[in-house]
Amino acid sequence: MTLDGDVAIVTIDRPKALNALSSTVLEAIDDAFARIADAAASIRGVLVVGAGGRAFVAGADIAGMAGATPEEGRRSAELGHRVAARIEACHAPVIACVDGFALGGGLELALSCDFIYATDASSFGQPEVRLGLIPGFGGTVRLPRVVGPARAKELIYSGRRIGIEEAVASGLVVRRFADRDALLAGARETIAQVAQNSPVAVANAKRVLVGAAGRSTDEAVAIEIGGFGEAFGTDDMREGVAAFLEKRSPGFSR
Ligand SMILES: CCCCCCCCCCCCC/C=C/C(=O)SCCNC(=O)CCNC(=O)[C@H](O)C(C)(C)COP(=O)(O)OP(=O)(O)OC[C@H]1O[C@@H](n2cnc3c(N)ncnc32)[C@H](O)[C@@H]1OP(=O)(O)O
Repeated sequence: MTLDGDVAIVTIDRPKALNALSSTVLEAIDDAFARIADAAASIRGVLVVGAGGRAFVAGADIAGMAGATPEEGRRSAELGHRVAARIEACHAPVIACVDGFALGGGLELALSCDFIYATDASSFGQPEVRLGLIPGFGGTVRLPRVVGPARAKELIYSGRRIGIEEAVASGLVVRRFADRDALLAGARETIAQVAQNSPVAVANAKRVLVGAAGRSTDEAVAIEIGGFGEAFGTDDMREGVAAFLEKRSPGFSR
């Protein structure tokens, strides 16, 4: 994890295995986000990227699964879910910057981020069924929320890979870019826009959006009402309203 101003960059750096997620890699991602939480006041956004230029993450570590017992499989999935929960609990927006393969646990890692930006060279899939597995890092939970239950079922049952055109059309990818440099510049531009807003309000909005995901309408509405009420108790809300009425730029908390 490196810091570039108020942007944290988490790089999955195991290019010889197309950044496959071993338990060690997952624990390192968890540690990176724990450090980001400790430095929350100085970080306005997080980019998650894959090293090597061919893959974001090509999945969980298949070599590491050979001979694993059901209990070991359950434990590795639990580890994957702990990492996803840590990412969703991050105070700042987390952008999955995909350049290349995002498959299996790699797509699930991207789905635990707030949204996905990707290059034209990227491809996405949940090919677990080709290994006799199923998604185990949240794919059956988060993919339907993004692309809809029917398309999620088709992708998970077929295990097929989709390219950038279909990924954008399905809503899986929010913005596409010609290459990695444009992708990272675009992601930084988004974080710069976020950084102009109240950090308290952005964190509040993320907490409400994540907390309401998958809930019934009544439960989700109650979570939103709670978050909206909390906003009225913040200095940033008082500053934001005052700045508008005084026709000046707000000076939000850091
Ligand atoms: C009990 C212990 C578990 C340990 C893991 C813990 C973490 C788990 C968290 C919970 C997650 C559970 C749910 C998720 C499950 C999965 O993700 S299953 C895996 C899904 N992914 C795939 O099936 C993709 C596999 N890869 C490929 O199909 C191809 O590599 C490719 C992406 C299409 C690229 O093909 P090609 O360009 O021909 O390159 P290759 O030669 O195949 O690959 C280059 C080298 O990278 C290695 N590699 C690629 N993917 C993985 C992988 N997922 N795991 C391990 N290694 C991988 C590949 O073997 C090559 O290595 P070398 O042969 O040494 O060069």
